[in-house]
Amino acid sequence: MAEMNDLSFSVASIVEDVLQQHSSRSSDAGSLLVPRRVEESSLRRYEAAGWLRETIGVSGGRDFPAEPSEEDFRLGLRSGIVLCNVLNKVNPGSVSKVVEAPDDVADGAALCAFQYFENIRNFLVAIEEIGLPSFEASDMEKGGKSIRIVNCILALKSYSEWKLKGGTGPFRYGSNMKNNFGSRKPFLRKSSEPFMSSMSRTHPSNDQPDVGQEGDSRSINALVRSFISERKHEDIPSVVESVLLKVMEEVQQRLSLHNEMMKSSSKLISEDDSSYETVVQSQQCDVRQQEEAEENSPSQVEEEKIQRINSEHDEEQAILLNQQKHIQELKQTLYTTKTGMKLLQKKYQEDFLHLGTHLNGLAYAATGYKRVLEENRKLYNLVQDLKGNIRVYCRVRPFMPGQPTSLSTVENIEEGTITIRVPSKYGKEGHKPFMFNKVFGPSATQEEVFSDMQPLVRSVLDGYNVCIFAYGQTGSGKTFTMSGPKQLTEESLGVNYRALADLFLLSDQRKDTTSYEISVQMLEIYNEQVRDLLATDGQTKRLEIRNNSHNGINVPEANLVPVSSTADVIQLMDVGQMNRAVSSTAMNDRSSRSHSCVTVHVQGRDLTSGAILHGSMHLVDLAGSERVDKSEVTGDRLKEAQHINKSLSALGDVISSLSQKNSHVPYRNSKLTQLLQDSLGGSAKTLMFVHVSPEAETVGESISTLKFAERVASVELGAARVNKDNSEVKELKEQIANLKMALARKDNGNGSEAQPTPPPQNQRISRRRSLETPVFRPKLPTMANAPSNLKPQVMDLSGPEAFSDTASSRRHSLDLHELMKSSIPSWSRQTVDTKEEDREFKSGEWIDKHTELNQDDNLLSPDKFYPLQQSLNGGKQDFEVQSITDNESDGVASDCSDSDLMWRLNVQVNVPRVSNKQSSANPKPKKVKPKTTKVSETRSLIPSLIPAPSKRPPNTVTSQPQRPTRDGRRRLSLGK
Ligand SMILES: Nc1ncnc2c1ncn2[C@@H]1O[C@H](COP(=O)(O)OP(=O)(O)OP(=O)(O)O)[C@@H](O)[C@H]1O
Repeated sequence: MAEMNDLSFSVASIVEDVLQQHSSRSSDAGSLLVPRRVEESSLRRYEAAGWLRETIGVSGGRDFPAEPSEEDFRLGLRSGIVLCNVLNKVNPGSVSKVVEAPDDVADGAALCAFQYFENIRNFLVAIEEIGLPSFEASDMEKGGKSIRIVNCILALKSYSEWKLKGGTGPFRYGSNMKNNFGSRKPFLRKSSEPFMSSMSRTHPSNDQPDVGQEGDSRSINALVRSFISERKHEDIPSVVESVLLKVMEEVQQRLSLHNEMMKSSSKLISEDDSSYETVVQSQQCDVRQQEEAEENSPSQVEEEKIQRINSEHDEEQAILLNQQKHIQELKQTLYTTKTGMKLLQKKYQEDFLHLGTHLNGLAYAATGYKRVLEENRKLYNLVQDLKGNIRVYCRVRPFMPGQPTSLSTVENIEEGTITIRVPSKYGKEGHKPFMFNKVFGPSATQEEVFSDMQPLVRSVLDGYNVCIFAYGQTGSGKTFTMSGPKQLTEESLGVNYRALADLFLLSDQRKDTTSYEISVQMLEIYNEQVRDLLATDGQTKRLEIRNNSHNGINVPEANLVPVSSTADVIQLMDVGQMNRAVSSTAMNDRSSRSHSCVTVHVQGRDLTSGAILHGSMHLVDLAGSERVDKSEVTGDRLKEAQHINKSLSALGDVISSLSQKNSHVPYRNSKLTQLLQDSLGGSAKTLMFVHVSPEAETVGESISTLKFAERVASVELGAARVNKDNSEVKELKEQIANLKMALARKDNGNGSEAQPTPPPQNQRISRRRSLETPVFRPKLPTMANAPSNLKPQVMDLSGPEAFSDTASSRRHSLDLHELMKSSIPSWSRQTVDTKEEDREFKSGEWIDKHTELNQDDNLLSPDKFYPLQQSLNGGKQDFEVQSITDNESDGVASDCSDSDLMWRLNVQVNVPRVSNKQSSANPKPKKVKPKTTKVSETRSLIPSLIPAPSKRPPNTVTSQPQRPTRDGRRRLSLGK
């Protein structure tokens, strides 16, 4: 674009020059304009030179002429030094470097190309930058061209003046210009490559004519048109020709100039090339690198990216592989574990199965063991039944609520064994174990107690006679066991209620096969008088006991009340309890001084065979067995105590007698034994409940009680039998009747004839006779028929048939019997004449055995045998108590010798006194005068069961040897 301007500008200047020449030539023809223009031009030149001289003074070592010719003016400015200096003066720094001319250069000589171009060019560039009218550098080289140089200098002058006047901002030069050239676009600063500029000027681009060129063309057109319009037609071709020639010259000049400049510039370029090239090369290198970087960067980034991605991918792949490997391993482990688990499961299953089988086996074994145990128990019971032993259960009462819990006398309770802590005051301190069929501790419940005796109770329904009696000192819990506490609850119901309830239950279960009728009697024996506790008329009628009743009802006059539910029983018991004689004692407010007996009669009829069986059960709550201090009780109480002792003594006698297999058992010694007759023998099952208090102060009584109970436990009564009247019995009965009739006939016919030997058949019958029992067929009333609130119906159940002696039907255990016999002292084995006994029993007379004992040769003084009593009395103890040795303590009671036991337990021997004079119709107790000192106390019955000592105890005062009692007295003892 700059080159285009330069070219157009040159063309314009040429045209202008040519036109000026033509003008001047044409003016030569007589025009007045030429001298005025020349003059004007000179004035301007002078002005310019004057301003230059004024501004710089000296230029290049010589004074610049004040009024120079055009040639001088041109030559003076040709080096460009004056111009550059002037410009730097006006506008300091506009030309940074002014090349000074050598001194030897002559005026008009050609300057070196470098100087020529450098100063002029820099000047022109600076002028153009300021915006002043410029000129061509070539104007300096030829004449007639100074007008533009002058214009430029005067413009610079104006600019200087404007600046001096403080002008700021862009300078506007126009008003000083006399033609339109001043409106040309300013020169561009020449670069240091003049060659390139020249070349570009020679090859202007026609494609993109710029605004400047158009402007120049318009100026030229206007100039040419104004010039032509002033000329004649014939002058125009010459003008055109001269213009063209001038243009041709100009072109040739410039070409040669360009060539020169090219040559000189090539040198400069080659000089600067090293650094330049290096820079260029480095730049090129940089550019290349940059290009390469640019070219390469995407790929590198991509590559990097790819590499990164690849590496990441590789890593991921590695991780993936690793994980896959892990997964594989885990799978493998899982598989192994699963397999292991399966194996284990299988193994466990097998084990479980094995275990199950084993457990089953064990369970079976356990069941078997349990069964065996049960069987053993049953067998044991069966053996007991067969042996006919009395079963003895022991129960320990707990300490009463509110009672100071001292050390219990019961040291230990194990299955069947109770160990009593024996304090020193009863001899040598130690432990004494006692063995029973069962021992219940203080925590035993009523239910537990009953469950153990349930089979016994149930056997009533099978036709057995059962006797359960509670024995123990006052307050030891007899009534609690048999009836329950005062305030009854379902749990605290005693044996009486539970037994009946169980019978109801069982009878109901068996109702399809057997029809049962259950009825109850409730009796009391108080002061040896039998009273009906179910009597509602308030009368205390003395009732008779008849043991000849074939139906098992021994007190036919007493109310027999049928019961069918527990409610009935409770109602009955309430009435019975109310009627029971209860009086308070020092030991127990509610202590009963009488024996109470609930008798349950059961009749069962087999619905298929029609066989009838009957059973009875006596549930006896005995009166307290403790020794009674005479000083404490007197009068009625003493009498009560004596009666109680008598009846308990008689009970001991019966048991003792039964144990000795005596042909005669003194049932009739007391109302109690009389009442229980059919339940205390070979045909019955007997259970004695011995009760023990835990208090230390009662240990003496407890030991006595337990001794007694242990001795009872060893008694063998014989096997129990069922009271069943079956067809065989009937047949036998008929045979007996026939035989009797036959005998009678024979007796009538041949009275002196000797009694024939009974045929074998008879022998069989007589043996079987023992099995024969009277059939009990009570016509049981219903509760609806009972009088008053209870409505018990009194029935006369006395039968005509004589009661067969159960004693005769006892099964004798010969071995044991013999064994016992051998161990019993000869005197104790002596029995009282049966007839005498019977007479005595029939009369119902009783003798205070204790009193009798004291009459008996002073053998056993009470003072000797009741150390406790002695201490209670504060009496002097004139005997030595044989203490319980360790050896004795260790052994069971049954192993103790009779003498030891007797000695230790202060044995008394009860001797019934036989009196032939007594009649049963009017029994009167015959008082016997004691031979010895007055007895100060009544005593426990326990000694009555203990055999007499085989030898005299040490330190006894008795000098006479022990012998069988005289005068019909006998000493009963439980033989070993
Ligand atoms: N096993 C027991 N558990 C809880 N309390 C009992 C137990 N045995 C007895 N008792 C209580 O002890 C007290 C005396 O008992 P119980 O009246 O039965 O004695 P007992 O031997 O019948 O006396 P008695 O000879 O004077 O009739 C009562 O208050 C009773 O409730």
